[in-house]
Amino acid sequence: MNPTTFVLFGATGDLAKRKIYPALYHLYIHGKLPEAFSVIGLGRKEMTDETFKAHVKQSLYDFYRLNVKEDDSLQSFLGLFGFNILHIDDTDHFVRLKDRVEAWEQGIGGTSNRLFYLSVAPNFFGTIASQIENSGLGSVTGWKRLVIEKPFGHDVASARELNDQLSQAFAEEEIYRIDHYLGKSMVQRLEALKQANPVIQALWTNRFIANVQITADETVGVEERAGYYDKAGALRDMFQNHMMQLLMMLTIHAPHNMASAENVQLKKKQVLEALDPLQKQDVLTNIVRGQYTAGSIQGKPVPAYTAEPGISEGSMNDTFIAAKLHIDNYYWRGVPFYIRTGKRLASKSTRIVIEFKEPLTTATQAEQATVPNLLVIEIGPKEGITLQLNAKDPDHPTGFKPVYIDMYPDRKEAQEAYETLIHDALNGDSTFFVHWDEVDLSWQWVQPILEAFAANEVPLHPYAAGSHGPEAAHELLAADGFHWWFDEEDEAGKAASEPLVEQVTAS
Ligand SMILES: NC(=O)C1=CN([C@@H]2O[C@H](COP(=O)(O)OP(=O)(O)OC[C@H]3O[C@@H](n4cnc5c(N)ncnc54)[C@H](OP(=O)(O)O)[C@@H]3O)[C@@H](O)[C@H]2O)C=CC1
Ligand SMILES: O=C1O[C@H](COP(=O)(O)O)[C@@H](O)[C@H](O)[C@H]1O
Repeated sequence: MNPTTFVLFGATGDLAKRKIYPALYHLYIHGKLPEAFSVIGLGRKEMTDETFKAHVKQSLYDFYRLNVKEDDSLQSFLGLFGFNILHIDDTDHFVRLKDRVEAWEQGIGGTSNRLFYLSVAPNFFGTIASQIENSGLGSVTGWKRLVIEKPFGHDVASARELNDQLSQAFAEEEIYRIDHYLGKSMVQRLEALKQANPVIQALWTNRFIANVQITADETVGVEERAGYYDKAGALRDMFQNHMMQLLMMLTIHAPHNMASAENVQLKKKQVLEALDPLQKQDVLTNIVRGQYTAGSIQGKPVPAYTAEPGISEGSMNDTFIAAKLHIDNYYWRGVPFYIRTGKRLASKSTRIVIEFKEPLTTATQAEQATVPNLLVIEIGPKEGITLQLNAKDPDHPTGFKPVYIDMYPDRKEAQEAYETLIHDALNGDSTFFVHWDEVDLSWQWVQPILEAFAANEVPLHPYAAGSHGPEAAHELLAADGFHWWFDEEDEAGKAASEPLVEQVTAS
């Protein structure tokens, strides 16, 4: 990789210390950063290069997922870092920044790429992009790239406005929009799961699939982000981005050449274009919004959302959303997709469950007690893929019992998404970044829900913290003759079953 300067706006902030420095450190000690590499951190706080290095070092001790090695590599890693004070509105600060970047580039022969990482509030994106352009920072001898964090707008109009601002300084192929769910390894393996297994590939259609459930349940509440979350809610915070991305990654029928970012992004866009648009009246029947009341999480009492510090009095914000969607294309027509995400739920679990159609008649089923075949893809916090099948029960000659093929029986902790995504951005691989078309189309789909929520046309269902969410979310599936498959049920089923099939361990 050619020499590269990593210009980090928001270097004194939360995301930088929790995710970006640990990820850079991981890449460094694994030899995955360019040989000539420097990080210039930016913020308003009065920091020197030395205090900044100490800040970075502390963040590694606090947040790196593995042990920090106390050796020369740590010192040489910290040697990559420098700090400039920068106020986003101050043009002189950008000129000073440019001088510093150029001085470093001169020292290594004059050529360098520049990666601008905006770890700041999105309302600064437009100003930063034009300051980069006007100061000449954007004139590079190598490539320039812009990495930005979510949220990308708060509705269709604001997202478009933001994109117009960025487009004045950066071309679409230079913009890397992070959705950290795309950096999760199980999400990245979804396509391989289909392509490497003709059995699964063949079943991946409405002929065999009864319904699909995509879940991102969390046990945490709003934590220290009340100001942001009380305006965003689950719909903007998780649904419009992470959940829609999971839906796309699951349902694309991508060409064999996964290496092409353009192909993947095109297929994802086609999924969004095929989504049945929501009419205003559909919001009431297809969308459930909820808000947690007081309850307990892992035995500890927790307050109601409205009693959390920083939440506005009588807030009607959604901390839970469940939705039913349909993709109107050849493969998925008629298959309901149920999506749910929320805070303060019974367990932390991001998973996809594909429920296959029942082959037997209802009478035979009742008599023989089969369960539906399920493909369960656990994305986090632990990773796994399990296929639930029916086997003849030797103890009950007329009956069946569920058995499981477990592809990742060791249930490893998921890898850190930021390590993968920062590495990809440095390498110019945008496969697992979000194209503008996806942002625009997903906001378009969500817009009627935003409007219905704002006008309070949809009930706000309470649910107790620590529960499985509001009753209405269960009714959403019950109306179609289904129910949510939660983690505990699978576990209970597994405990009761004996392994029938040899376990397959994938690396
Ligand atoms: N934290 C998280 O877990 C996640 C964050 N994000 C996104 O990442 C971005 C950053 O979030 P986070 O780190 O939590 O935010 P913080 O509030 O912790 O940090 C904001 C950063 O912006 C800098 N800043 C604020 N105002 C100015 C200004 N006028 N001029 C220059 N710098 C300024 C601050 O520096 P200083 O105070 O020194 O001025 C600070 O470094 C946001 O877009 C957020 O939505 C996305 C996913 C998760
Ligand atoms: O982007 C966000 O994601 C986290 C959940 O991420 P996960 O990797 O732990 O599943 C969520 O808590 C946060 O509110 C949201 O902004």
